[in-house]
Amino acid sequence: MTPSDHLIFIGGPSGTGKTTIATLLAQRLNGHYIEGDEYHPKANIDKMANGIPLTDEDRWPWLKKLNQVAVSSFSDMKFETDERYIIVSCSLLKKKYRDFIREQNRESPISVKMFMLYDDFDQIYMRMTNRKGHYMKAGMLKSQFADLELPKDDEASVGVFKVYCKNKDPSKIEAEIVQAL
Ligand SMILES: Nc1ncnc2c1ncn2[C@@H]1O[C@H](COP(=O)(O)OP(=O)(O)O)[C@@H](O)[C@H]1O
Ligand SMILES: O=C(O)[C@H](O)[C@@H](O)[C@H](O)[C@H](O)COP(=O)(O)O
Repeated sequence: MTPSDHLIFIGGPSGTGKTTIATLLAQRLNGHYIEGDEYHPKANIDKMANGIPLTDEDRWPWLKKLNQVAVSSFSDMKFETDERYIIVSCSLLKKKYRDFIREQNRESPISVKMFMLYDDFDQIYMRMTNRKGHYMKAGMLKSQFADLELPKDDEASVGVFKVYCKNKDPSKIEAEIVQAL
């Protein structure tokens, strides 16, 4: 049976466009968008706002909670279509975090796919410098790139893809992802 519940994660370092692309996708697919940053505990937000990168220990409980929220959204939310989409923005910088999310959903009928956005450091740095009022300042980008493990071909075979965003409008990136669903 083809799954009709789809959980799509939009990953990547801060500033790559996760929120922008995930919002567009949710509109396009008549789905619901979950902003992963909203589920960071205050301690994590405080760390990042103070320029301190998160560790694995900071991220594990957040990832677990976020996946639980995403999965329960299929029951908690109303959908207008038979094909039901939840789109989550979540950094998922390391392969082990993506493996963890897949493992959490291994026994489930929900289809899980992940799209890792990436771009050149300088491009993202400039965007983050221009983005006002966000706790995550551009100075943190180095640590985000240090943690970043882009998916290789072995992850594509399990539904994890990378999407190069350089010089592409958000609508183009969104269209590429829809094509790959
Ligand atoms: N493809 C793009 N081209 C140009 N600007 C973009 C693109 N994607 C996002 N932006 C802009 O870059 C900034 C960071 O995007 P955002 O979606 O908040 O990224 P993230 O959620 O990954 O931190 C925002 O000001 C957004 O409008
Ligand atoms: O795992 C992490 O280190 C964080 O999740 C980080 O990658 C995330 O990007 C921040 O929460 C900032 O939020 P934005 O992605 O919206 O800039």
